[in-house]
Amino acid sequence: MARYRDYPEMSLNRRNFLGSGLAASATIGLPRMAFAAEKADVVIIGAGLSGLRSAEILQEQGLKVLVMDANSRVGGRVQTVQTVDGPLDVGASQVGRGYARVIDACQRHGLKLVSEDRDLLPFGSHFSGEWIDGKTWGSNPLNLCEGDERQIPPNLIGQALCSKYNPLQELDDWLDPRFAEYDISLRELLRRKGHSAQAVELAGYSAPGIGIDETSVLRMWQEEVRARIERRMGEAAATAENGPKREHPFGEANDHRDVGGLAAINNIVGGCSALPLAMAAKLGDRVRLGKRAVSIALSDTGGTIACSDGTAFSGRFLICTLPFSMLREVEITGSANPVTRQAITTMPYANTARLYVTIERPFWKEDGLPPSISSDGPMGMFWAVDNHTGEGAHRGMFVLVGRTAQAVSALDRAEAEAMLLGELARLRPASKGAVRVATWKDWLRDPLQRGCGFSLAPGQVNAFARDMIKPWQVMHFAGEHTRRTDFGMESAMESAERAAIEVLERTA
Ligand SMILES: Cc1cc2nc3c(=O)[nH]c(=O)nc-3n(C[C@H](O)[C@H](O)[C@H](O)COP(=O)(O)OP(=O)(O)OC[C@H]3O[C@@H](n4cnc5c(N)ncnc54)[C@H](O)[C@@H]3O)c2cc1C
Repeated sequence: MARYRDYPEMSLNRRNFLGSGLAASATIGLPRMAFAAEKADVVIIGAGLSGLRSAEILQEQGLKVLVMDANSRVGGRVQTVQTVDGPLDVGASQVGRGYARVIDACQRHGLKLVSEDRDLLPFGSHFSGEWIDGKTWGSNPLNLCEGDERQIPPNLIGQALCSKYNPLQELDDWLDPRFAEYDISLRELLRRKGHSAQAVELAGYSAPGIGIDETSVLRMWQEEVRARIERRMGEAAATAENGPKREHPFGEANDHRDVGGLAAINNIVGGCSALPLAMAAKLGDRVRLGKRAVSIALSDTGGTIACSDGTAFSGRFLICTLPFSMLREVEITGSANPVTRQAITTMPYANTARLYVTIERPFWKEDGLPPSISSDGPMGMFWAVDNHTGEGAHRGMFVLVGRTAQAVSALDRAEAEAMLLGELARLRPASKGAVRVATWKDWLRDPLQRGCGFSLAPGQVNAFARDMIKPWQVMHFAGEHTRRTDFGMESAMESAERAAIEVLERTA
């Protein structure tokens, strides 16, 4: 198994990034606020990766920082849950070879990365009440697609058609006004390209983002361009001697080949939460938990955050990392910033809900169907994870996104579990009694998230995505939703660097 080793060529040199002149100027005394209960040069709202990373950078540059979070733990969407079967990441878990900043952070905090062991077993599709064999789908009478569409397995058609028309080359092309005409839904794109009604309908089950109508294609393409680069990372160095490359429809079977001590996808040993925990530990008493921001008062010389428990924090500068799904609940006063306010108020959030299970016996050996399932029913997807022996217990996950996630969020946990296990048993009677629940997470129901990740509706890239990250008086914005070029945890880190640099420039 690949082990994490020193990986200098992938690590960003932070000091180069910030510029040495900034470090010296940053330590020059800053005006102090007189009225705040607790003061710092920079108060950072949110102790997820973006908040912790901004704090690290600013503290290293000599500024007094405070990080506050409403939760009783750090990490936000990085969350490791302890189960009887061991630690499970219910939020972020995958660290790609191209995650320069996350890898660098793991290295600095002495955390180990190992090749991810979550190869998925083959998929069967269950559509319109029938089991569909992807290999013979082209000649299946249920297939009403036209032309080249006919050959694309139904569970992949959304991804495939979205990708087919992606004209973006550079990581930030999605923000380039040259591509403004594509700030439309995937349905509209497929209509313009003349796709069949069935292809459009099927695309709704595998479209990236919230759905075929709800997300701008530019937002989908941004992730696709970044994922393309991720797939290429290490390809040249990986050789046949390192083992065969594994292919999978969802890219979920890992390429375990060792390049510089890393597989294509890696996990942090002990669970992903080890990273924010280590970052917070280094910040020591600069982190305040259980502090829920309810209002933010901005002026040109400072900002004050009032919390639900009556305490307050004030800083010469603020960095706000709250997802806009949460920030819209916080009252902000100060000179209006209409573009940012529009973004905060209207930016939609996608959801995912997942039921993590142990499959006590491989029921697919009894019914002869493929172990993993992609369906158009309320169950969404069921992923069976390879245990590499083929016998005995396996791990599994029900994965709900888009409309299925939206529907399941109306249920409480017990109802959701009963529905999902019941639906699996209806499609696969052999699964009855074979599946035991490990844990459940519905990100929409997380009161400090209300979703799993930002989206941009058709028209919103042009309306505000380019300008919404500009500072609002003394408040700067970070968080994955303020990304320019990256995705996942890397985008949280990317945004943290940008916001910290913006603050450092203003303290020069
Ligand atoms: C299910 C799931 C799977 C994922 N898988 C991966 C993966 O495999 N690889 C990958 O790279 N990325 C993955 N991601 C994405 C990754 O987790 C996020 O991009 C990243 O963690 C976001 O960090 P952040 O700092 O921007 O936001 P967050 O982590 O959301 O931090 C925001 C913080 O604000 C706090 N907060 C909210 N409201 C208030 C308030 N009023 N007052 C004070 N604090 C408040 C929250 O408690 C939270 O700690 C996944 C995400 C999810 C949900």
